[in-house]
Amino acid sequence: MNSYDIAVLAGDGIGPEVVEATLAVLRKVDARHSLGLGFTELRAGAFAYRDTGTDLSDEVFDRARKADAILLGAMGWPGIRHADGTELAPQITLRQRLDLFGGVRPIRAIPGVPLPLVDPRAAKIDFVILRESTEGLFFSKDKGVVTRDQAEETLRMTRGTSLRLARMAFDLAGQRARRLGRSGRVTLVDKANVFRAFAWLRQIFQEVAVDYPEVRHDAAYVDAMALDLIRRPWDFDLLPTENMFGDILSDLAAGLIGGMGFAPSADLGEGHAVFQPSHGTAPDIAGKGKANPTATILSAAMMLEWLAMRDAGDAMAEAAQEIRAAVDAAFSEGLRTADIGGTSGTAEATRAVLSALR
Ligand SMILES: NC(=O)C1=CN([C@@H]2O[C@H](COP(=O)(O)OP(=O)(O)OC[C@H]3O[C@@H](n4cnc5c(N)ncnc54)[C@H](O)[C@@H]3O)[C@@H](O)[C@H]2O)C=CC1
Ligand SMILES: CC(C)CC(=O)C(=O)O
Ligand SMILES: [Mg+2]
Repeated sequence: MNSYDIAVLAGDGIGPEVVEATLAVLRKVDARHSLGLGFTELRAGAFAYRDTGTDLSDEVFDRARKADAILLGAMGWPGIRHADGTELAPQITLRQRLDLFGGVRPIRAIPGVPLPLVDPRAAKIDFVILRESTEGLFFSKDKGVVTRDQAEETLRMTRGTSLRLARMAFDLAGQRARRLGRSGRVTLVDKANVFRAFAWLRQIFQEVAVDYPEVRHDAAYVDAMALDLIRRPWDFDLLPTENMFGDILSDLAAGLIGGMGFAPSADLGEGHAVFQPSHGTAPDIAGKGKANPTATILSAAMMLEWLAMRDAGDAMAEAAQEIRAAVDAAFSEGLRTADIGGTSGTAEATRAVLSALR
């Protein structure tokens, strides 16, 4: 009998391609460790909207909400838009309705993957962007006021969510410090030189920092951070930030480790969680069998780790670690996907990870 109910929303474009690859990896570790994973595939996304008139039906939302975890591919399609010009984005609806405030986006250089920075310290890149994922400027989604002469959107932060974000940042930094055997550091990324909201957010982080004397704490302006993430990304550890800043910086950061195909993510709330790559539906390569499934496979490893923490499950934690080790081994042993100049497509990359699962 399956004891873990995983809702699978493959979505649009390369979403179903990278999800298929990831399910093969999950099935293999499940068979080995008897994890009891059961998968229910649900339809949502831009093409669901085109065909049915809704991108995330109530039925699909309710089913996904009841699952232990949600594995998502990617959603959206530039040619399918609302009348106001914006795109369908049911993943944002999921984050907001399930209160998934903590967007954990790890950026780690995988051994063997060629990196764009020539400095040898780039091989040590290992930091986490913690993107607040329900508020900030994205609070304004579908609420902006646009007239012929003026357009206005609103950035909103609440004390409750900001406190939860700060605590998550310090907790994650503490966990990473213990795992990596070094001291933890939280650097809030903001724009507190200009906006009162960010100056207020700095105060909230200061308040929370008092409870974590073992974690170093500082703050940086987002524009300077964009520069420093190129100049010295190996210096950073845990970077909590506002929703829109996190969205932008996480793509920049993915570029440091080989591209979007290497950047996993987890959107965490209290009791619910969505695991998905940081990338989109990649219309330029969709349907060509070229998508790199690594980001989704690593997101699935995050899912197992989250379930392991929730239920103190050793086998689940071991399986997560095995998936990460298999990805590292596959690239160390020569796997080169098309996005890093190689010839391996999705199927070959999946085979390489499956055969490296030891
Ligand atoms: N979480 C989600 O579901 C997201 C959805 N989107 C949606 O996706 C669509 C395309 O957006 P873009 O701005 O083009 O961003 P994108 O992330 O889909 O693609 C950006 C670039 O990265 C490449 N890329 C992305 N994933 C890759 C992978 N796994 N393997 C190899 N190369 C990969 C693409 O080929 C493209 O060159 C839009 O409709 C957008 O709204 C965009 C970002 C996130
Ligand atoms: C629809 C977008 C906000 C999705 C995205 O860019 C992301 O999740 O990073
Ligand atoms: Mg994004």
